[in-house]
Amino acid sequence: WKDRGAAVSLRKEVDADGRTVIKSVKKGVRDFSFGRVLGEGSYSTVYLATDRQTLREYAVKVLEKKHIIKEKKIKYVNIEKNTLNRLTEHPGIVRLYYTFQDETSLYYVLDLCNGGELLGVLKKTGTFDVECTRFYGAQILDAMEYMHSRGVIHRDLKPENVLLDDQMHVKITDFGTAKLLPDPRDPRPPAGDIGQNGGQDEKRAASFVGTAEYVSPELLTDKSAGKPSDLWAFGCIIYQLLVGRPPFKAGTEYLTFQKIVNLEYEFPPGFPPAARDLVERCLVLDPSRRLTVEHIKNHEFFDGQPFGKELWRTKAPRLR
Ligand SMILES: NC(=O)c1nn(CC2CCNCC2)c2c1CCc1cnc(N=C3C=CCC=C3)nc1-2
Repeated sequence: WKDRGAAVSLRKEVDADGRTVIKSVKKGVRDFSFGRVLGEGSYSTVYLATDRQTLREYAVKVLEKKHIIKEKKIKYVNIEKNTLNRLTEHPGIVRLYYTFQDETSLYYVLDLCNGGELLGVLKKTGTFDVECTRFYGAQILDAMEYMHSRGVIHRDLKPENVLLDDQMHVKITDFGTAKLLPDPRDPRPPAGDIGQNGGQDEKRAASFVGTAEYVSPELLTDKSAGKPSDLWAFGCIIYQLLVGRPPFKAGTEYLTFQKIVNLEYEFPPGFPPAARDLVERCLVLDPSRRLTVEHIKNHEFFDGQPFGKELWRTKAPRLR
């Protein structure tokens, strides 16, 4: 597990001759003071942490080595690190600054998002109006376009994984279950690439399924996940921002899956027509007939909405 992006800190030490020397050493756990827990995964804990020298705050994700080995999660750890290494410069994606390790754990030093989860903000306001839905939908879409252009499929997009920074702008996180396609910029097959038979084993082996309410029908029926799977989740998120709950939700996971594969959902009265057309064209069972990112950017619902650099300079609309 090669550490990445060495960050060094300068440390004063006294050498054998009693002289004070300044040594540059790789940053480690002692360079941070750890604060509250921001979240816990099945094999990681994310802390608020402050760099003692610069006083900058970060989110530090800590993974316990023996637990990863016991749970046979090494492949997932490498997929997440390779994914974060590919997604280096987009304002809508949580950035990995550098990693380090000690004898017990691996550490990822990541952007801190003080605004918490988009889900938390939605719960406070109940629903978003069209202006807020358009702004947050555009930022999620812009970040997704960048991810897909780097051959990364998130596979678990949902309002809990859409975080907000100090400007209440989007930062997508949690790539622990992402799927890596060959990197368009570097055609060598990714580590753990699919087998010779076009990934048939990969399909059979793919035991991963995202969060029930947002999982795409193709992942449930033939275990295949591609870029359209993230667009299905996008359709669910747009619906949820305007309605206050996701389109497919039942008492058990199994009943939720049944609603998905049978496309069983409806729009409440008053749902905005342009948004309805957009959601209907994302929530299409056949992934090849679903809208693509390009189609959505040109959809009537996003008329007048800038994307790209201008989108990220725009002030977030007041949430009401
Ligand atoms: N899995 C992760 O990589 C991750 N998990 N969290 C916290 C989770 C809490 C549950 N929902 C998903 C996120 C983070 C990160 C990345 C890096 C990261 C950066 N900032 C925050 N900030 C938060 C602030 C308040 C509440 C939750 C998160 N959180 C994270």
